Amino acid sequence: MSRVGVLLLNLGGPEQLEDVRPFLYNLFSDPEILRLPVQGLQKAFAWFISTLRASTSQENYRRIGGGSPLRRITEAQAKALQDDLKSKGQEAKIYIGMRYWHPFTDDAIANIKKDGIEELIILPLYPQFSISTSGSSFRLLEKLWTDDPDLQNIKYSVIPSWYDHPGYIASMSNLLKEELDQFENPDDVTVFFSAHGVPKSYVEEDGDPYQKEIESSTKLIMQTLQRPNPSVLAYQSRVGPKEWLQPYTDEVIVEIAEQGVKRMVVVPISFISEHIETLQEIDMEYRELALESGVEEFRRVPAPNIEPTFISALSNLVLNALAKPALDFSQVMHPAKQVKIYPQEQRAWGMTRAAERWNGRVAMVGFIGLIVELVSGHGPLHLIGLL
Ligand SMILES: C=CC1=C(C)c2cc3[nH]c(cc4nc(cc5[nH]c(cc1n2)c(C)c5CCC(=O)O)C(CCC(=O)O)=C4C)c(C)c3C=C
Ligand SMILES: [Fe+2]
Ligand SMILES: [Fe+2]
Repeated sequence: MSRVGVLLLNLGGPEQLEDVRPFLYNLFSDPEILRLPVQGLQKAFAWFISTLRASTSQENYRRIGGGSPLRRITEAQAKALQDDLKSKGQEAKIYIGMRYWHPFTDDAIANIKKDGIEELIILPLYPQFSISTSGSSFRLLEKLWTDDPDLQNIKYSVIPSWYDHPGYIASMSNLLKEELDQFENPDDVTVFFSAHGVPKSYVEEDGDPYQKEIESSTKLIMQTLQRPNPSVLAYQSRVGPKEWLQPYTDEVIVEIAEQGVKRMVVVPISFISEHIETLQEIDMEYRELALESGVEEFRRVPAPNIEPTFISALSNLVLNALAKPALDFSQVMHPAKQVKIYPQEQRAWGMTRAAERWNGRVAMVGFIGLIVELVSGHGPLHLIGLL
């Protein structure tokens, strides 16, 4: 029997307040997250935005205890998945590869090599595919595979997305049912699906299947729930001046409250672990907004974390992938055929003379802007919504 490994992919999160700025720098350095019209300025913009956004973001992390719980929860999921696979007769070692913070994806790959893994299943901890999440991690892995001859010996298979997996849908609808049953009249409650947003251009111009997959998940959850509750879907966590997927969560909360909704339960649909967007944005910001707008009872469905049906769904995904023909990066990065993955690796980031010169100039402009913005509390980034 070959030595099997499972690589879990996630975004990563700062573990303490000092990590926030470098974490944001890594995030905005990724052209899959921040798409700039001009080549060569990515690092300078990442430095500029991360420096300016750090204090607001730190304040949010401070409100949830001083750091993201994402690493701790992902480690618990890894352990639970290993045990569940074992109980189904499959020995496997589980690795965690985060995109923007520790444990980083390339460290996970180094451990996979060191442990002599022969067969690897790559499982993104995002049920729905987006260019900005799974797509970004797949592109990074594809580059690691292209650059490292040792990796050619590992037989790998990628799970592109699992938004319609029956075990995931069952787990989400059970968690929703349990939360609805906390209300006095469960059938009167509005079910509010809130998904992490992405810029609208990702879906409309670049063919990101994210919105379709989110919509399918919500429909399947409601069908499985078999309750008469009204439901809505909206998108949260918008960053920057561009239009993101609509409608926006904060606007819909106010609208439904004006229409007379008094009881609502929020389902954080694109998140499978508690993190800043559930603990701070939904539990604090949106709760406050809803109550101010006239909603009387506001509850949230917990993220699945290590809920047994959910972990069992993950292990079934792994077992199916082991049994089926392998899928490689080129097959999963273009699921909707026209999906465009930003050609980051074809660019000489910061390596050309011109790019270095422009990086320096932009950093200088950024530095002056930073001083003005920090002193006055006003500036272009507050204006366009990046801070
Ligand atoms: C399905 C999940 C996610 C999508 C899609 C996504 C897209 C996306 N995110 C940003 C900007 C930020 N994301 C941040 C943190 C963050 N985002 C996700 C998930 C998705 N992002 C997670 C799991 C986390 C980590 C949370 C934690 O607990 O630490 C942040 C940092 C936090 C903050 O300052 O608000 C930013 C910024 C963009 C621009 C984007 C699509 C292009
Ligand atoms: Fe995000
Ligand atoms: Fe946010």
